[in-house]
Amino acid sequence: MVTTASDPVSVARRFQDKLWRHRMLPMVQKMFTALQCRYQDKQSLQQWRKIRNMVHWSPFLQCFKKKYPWVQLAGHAGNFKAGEGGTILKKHCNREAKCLKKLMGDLLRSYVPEYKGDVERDGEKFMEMEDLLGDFDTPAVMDCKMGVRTYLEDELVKARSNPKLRKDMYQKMIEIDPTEPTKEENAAKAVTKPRYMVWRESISSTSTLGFRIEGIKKSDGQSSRDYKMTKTKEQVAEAFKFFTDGNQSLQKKYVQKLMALRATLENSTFFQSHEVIGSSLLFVHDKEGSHVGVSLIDFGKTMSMPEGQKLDHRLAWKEGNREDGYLCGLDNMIAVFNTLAECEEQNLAEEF
Ligand SMILES: O=P(O)(O)O[C@H]1[C@H](O)[C@@H](OP(=O)(O)O)[C@H](OP(=O)(O)O)[C@@H](OP(=O)(O)O)[C@H]1O
Ligand SMILES: Nc1ncnc2c1ncn2[C@@H]1O[C@H](COP(=O)(O)OP(=O)(O)O)[C@@H](O)[C@H]1O
Repeated sequence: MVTTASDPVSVARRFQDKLWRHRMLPMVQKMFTALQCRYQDKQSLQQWRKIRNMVHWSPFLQCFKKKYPWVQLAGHAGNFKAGEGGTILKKHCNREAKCLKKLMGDLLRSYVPEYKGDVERDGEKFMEMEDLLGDFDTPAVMDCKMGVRTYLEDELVKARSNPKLRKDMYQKMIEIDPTEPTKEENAAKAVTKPRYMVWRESISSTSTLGFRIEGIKKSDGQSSRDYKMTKTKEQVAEAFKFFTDGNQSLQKKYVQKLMALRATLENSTFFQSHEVIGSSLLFVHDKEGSHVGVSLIDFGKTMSMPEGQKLDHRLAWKEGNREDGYLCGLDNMIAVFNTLAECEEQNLAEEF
């Protein structure tokens, strides 16, 4: 197309150029000078590096708010969206929504994210709930999956009658241990879900301690989801130490929180009447270790027991009794945190 100096396209272009040179460019130049000054001293430079590392290394890092980068430590990618006014939206799941509703009227209420009901976004249904990181500046977060078992009895029954082979789970398995699959599994390049889940339980602390670490993100941005083979008490203690930066008073605070949670669980009607599978405890503290929280999340595989039947949560699981070993896990977790805090105390005493 041929244009003349006075045609509308040329006029618009000249106007754009003028706007850029006289208004935008000076503003951008000013911003650059200000940034340069800000990051000139050593301390600021270190701050900047921390921010940059955090962005590079954080698992599923999403910026929901300006105050802190929201972090999803475990679970399914793409399951969450930012809500309004300090809430998050999780993809709707009937079973979980039902549990959250019940929990709002249970003794456990203060230990679960406040459930605000269901909302629709872009034609999809979500559960709106409190963002447990909302009250924290630069929070440190840890997700621990509770229980000796991570699959429902129902899933086991279904897998037996209709075994589905999962290529994705075979891939995840050989990434950790290429020698684990059987000849048949190697030939099919697939495993069943219960086979994968039981194996994951056996290589981590789930089967022995009744909980496992899924992920950790610290206030300084360091984070890891590399806990799949963290199995012994010593390995777990090491990870807890990393999470708490060896801060003994913080470890003691967590022991207190966990003990209070255990007392509440033991008296909760909801807990007594539900098989709690694949649910996590979300640990959160601020940079100084003064503000501390422990909450229950993820009720996607929490099933109510038939009317009148109660679970003990400490009895050994035998197929059919639906026991989940949740409280065994909590007992062990408290013991590990306690021993860790005592060791730190001894170390401190030895230093003086
Ligand atoms: O942690 P890795 O080894 O990746 O294995 C995952 C977790 O166990 C998930 O549990 P969670 O959501 O509690 O983290 C589970 O989802 P379910 O809870 O739906 O069983 C996934 O099953 P699939 O979604 O079937 O892939 C399974 O692949
Ligand atoms: N209410 C919440 N507040 C803050 N973070 C949360 C909340 N719920 C979940 N998360 C984050 O998302 C991750 C996955 O949550 P989860 O409910 O287990 O998802 P999924 O059902 O996909 O497994 C957790 O590890 C945690 O980091």
